[in-house]
Amino acid sequence: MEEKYSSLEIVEESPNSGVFFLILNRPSRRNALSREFFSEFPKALHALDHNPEVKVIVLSGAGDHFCSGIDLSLLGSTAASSGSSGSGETLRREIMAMQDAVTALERCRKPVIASVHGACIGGGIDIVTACDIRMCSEEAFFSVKEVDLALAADLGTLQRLPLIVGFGNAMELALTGRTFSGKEAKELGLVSRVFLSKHDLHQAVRDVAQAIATKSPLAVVGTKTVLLKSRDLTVDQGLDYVATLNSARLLSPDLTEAVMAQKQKRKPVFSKL
Ligand SMILES: CC/C=C\C=C\CC(=O)SCCNC(=O)CCNC(=O)[C@H](O)C(C)(C)COP(=O)(O)OP(=O)(O)OC[C@H]1O[C@@H](n2cnc3c(N)ncnc32)[C@H](O)[C@@H]1OP(=O)(O)O
Repeated sequence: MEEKYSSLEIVEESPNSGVFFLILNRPSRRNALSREFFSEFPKALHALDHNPEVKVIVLSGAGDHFCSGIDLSLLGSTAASSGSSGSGETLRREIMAMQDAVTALERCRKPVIASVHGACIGGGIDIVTACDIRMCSEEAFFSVKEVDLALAADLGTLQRLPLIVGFGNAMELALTGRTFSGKEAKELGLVSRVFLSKHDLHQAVRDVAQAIATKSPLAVVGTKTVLLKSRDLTVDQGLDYVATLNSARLLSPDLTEAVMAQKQKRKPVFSKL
């Protein structure tokens, strides 16, 4: 993990834990998403995905907030520069590259847990809805803010949020842009757990990440892949996909190791990816 990023930081939780923090690291701008972010984020996720030491990724924000959305100066300059081309083609390409940066979260085979405190606004919601698990503190607040900037959210929120909170809730949140609390995010199902304090959140996220890191990496990666694939397929197609995947993976030594460890009442030792 040698590469240095200007908008991000990567920190290993503790040596050999398998848990790595990917931190949005621009606290002076409340972790607003800069041009650098959109090129660095997919590279960082690719590097984490391909590092066999990494089992689980925790995505968090430095400072008092998770993410204040797109950098408003980037939004201004993107609109101004692409307006001159006339066809909208340049802007379309830029939007698609930004979408790709967010979708890199799903493309990464390792699970990503979003740990949200403070603000999670606009582009922040695009990001968390592409994560695999979301948790927050009670003081966290969320807004699908794009409508207030005269925009339809275009980096994934309108596609993924309805699958998480239901169509009607997503429609209401996106059309009003209203701010909702960490507690409401839990009631809506946007986050699976909410904690009294940022400290409790961080402890719980660590515990969950460490629990996942003890499992067979092959099984964890397989589970994420199958769930995401199946989300976009019929049940029949999803069953077909998992049958094909497992017919190769059941041959892995991890299965024998898991069964032996259960019998011998010891912790299993799984192979790295
Ligand atoms: C092609 C389109 C693709 C994607 C589009 C995405 C759309 C969106 O993301 S919409 C959402 C846009 N974001 C916002 O509207 C949020 C704006 N920020 C805030 O509401 C607040 O800053 C806050 C996040 C609630 C935090 O409040 P607070 O802790 O009181 O900090 P501030 O004093 O407000 O901010 C400190 C400093 O940061 C600058 N800043 C904050 N957010 C952004 C941002 N999104 N972009 C650029 N800069 C931001 C703020 O201006 C302050 O700067 P100073 O120079 O210190 O004054």
